[in-house]
Amino acid sequence: MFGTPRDISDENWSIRFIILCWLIWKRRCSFVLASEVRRMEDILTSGDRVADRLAAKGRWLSNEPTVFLTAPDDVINLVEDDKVLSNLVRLPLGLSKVPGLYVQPPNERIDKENAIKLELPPIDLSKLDGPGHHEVAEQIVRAAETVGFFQVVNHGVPLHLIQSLKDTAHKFFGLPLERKAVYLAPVSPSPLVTYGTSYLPEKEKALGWKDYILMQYTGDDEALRYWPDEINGVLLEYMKSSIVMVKRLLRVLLENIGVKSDDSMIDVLIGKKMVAMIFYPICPNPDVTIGIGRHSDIGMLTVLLQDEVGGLYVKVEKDMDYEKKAEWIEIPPIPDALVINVADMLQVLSNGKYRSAEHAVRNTNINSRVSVPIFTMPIETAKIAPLPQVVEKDGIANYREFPFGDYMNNVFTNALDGKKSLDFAKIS
Ligand SMILES: O=C(O)CCC(=O)C(=O)O
Ligand SMILES: [Fe+2]
Repeated sequence: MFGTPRDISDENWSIRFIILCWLIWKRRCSFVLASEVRRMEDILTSGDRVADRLAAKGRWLSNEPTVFLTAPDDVINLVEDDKVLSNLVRLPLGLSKVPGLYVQPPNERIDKENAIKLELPPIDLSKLDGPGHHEVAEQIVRAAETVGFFQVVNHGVPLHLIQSLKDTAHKFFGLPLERKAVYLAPVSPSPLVTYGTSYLPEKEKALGWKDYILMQYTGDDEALRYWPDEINGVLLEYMKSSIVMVKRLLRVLLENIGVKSDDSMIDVLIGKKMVAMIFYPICPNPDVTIGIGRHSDIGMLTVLLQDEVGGLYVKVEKDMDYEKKAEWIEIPPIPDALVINVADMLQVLSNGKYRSAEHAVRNTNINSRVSVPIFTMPIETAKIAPLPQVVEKDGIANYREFPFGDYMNNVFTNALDGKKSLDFAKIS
């Protein structure tokens, strides 16, 4: 009635079976942990240059080394001998308040209530080579002389590339921290690639609420070797087709100031290129932070791909039509368009005719945002001064002559401060 009598050896087997299962499970756990550890160890010891540099500096994310990542206040700091070398925003999931390091003084914030949207239609570059050339050239010139920013469509940069770049940027910034942290300036395998939060954290009053990876272009081979594998292919393709457009725009702008440019002149003027991918995480307190503080770009023309979130603002200057109406002009996202802005060197070459506008980016608490600027600039040894054709017409040079490399060094050793960068070149 009670079934087969209980066999003591059966019980033994079930106990053994349970122990065996437990052992397998435990072993599996330790295997998982070991593989995690091995992944860290790989980073440190695999013999590639990134690993060497990290290993030489200490164990990352460990407690003892001289260089390690700490996470007070949800900010990841790369620390050496108690000195913060670099830092980045940890994806602030669940963060309810921004850390104090990111709180901007009130005068550095963007007053969104005091801003207007720039409702100008984008410029259609497909008409530039046809009968509409004059009209389109005029639109480009007018924009460069007034706001210093404009948007272009039918620009020749493949749209699938633009979409793929936005996806790639989101994917890259979504990677585990250790995959990105290897590019932090103090340990990056190459000076051509740097990852961080603010360009000069030690000089800025407060950090920007963003992460960026900045890559210098010195040739395809080096880009493929040093730029992160996850992004180098699509970025290179995007950069190359954007440069074709930049050359067309530059020719129009130079021609308008009486300068006939040839390929060799253009090659000097935009011989240096930098590409950045920027990630602005969702921000719990967007009213007190800023993505990028007020600045102007240093080179000739910048091509900016912004996603659909928006947040790019240009400062209204005294002589602008908008002066009485607003302090900031918002450059709204337009599907498939690219944003172009005049940078400092073009302002100098044109003796101030083209405006390198002060701009900044705000954060939001709704969406994260990505943008991909390409900065075109002269080669470092190029001597920059207002072009003689313009000086002759104006009767005066508003800027002195300097090697572009000196200008760049000056910018990269000072905190962002609106258009102060141009003081370096101004003749007062
Ligand atoms: O993200 C943006 O919209 C602008 C970025 C920018 O101004 C810069 O990197 O210089
Ligand atoms: Fe900029």
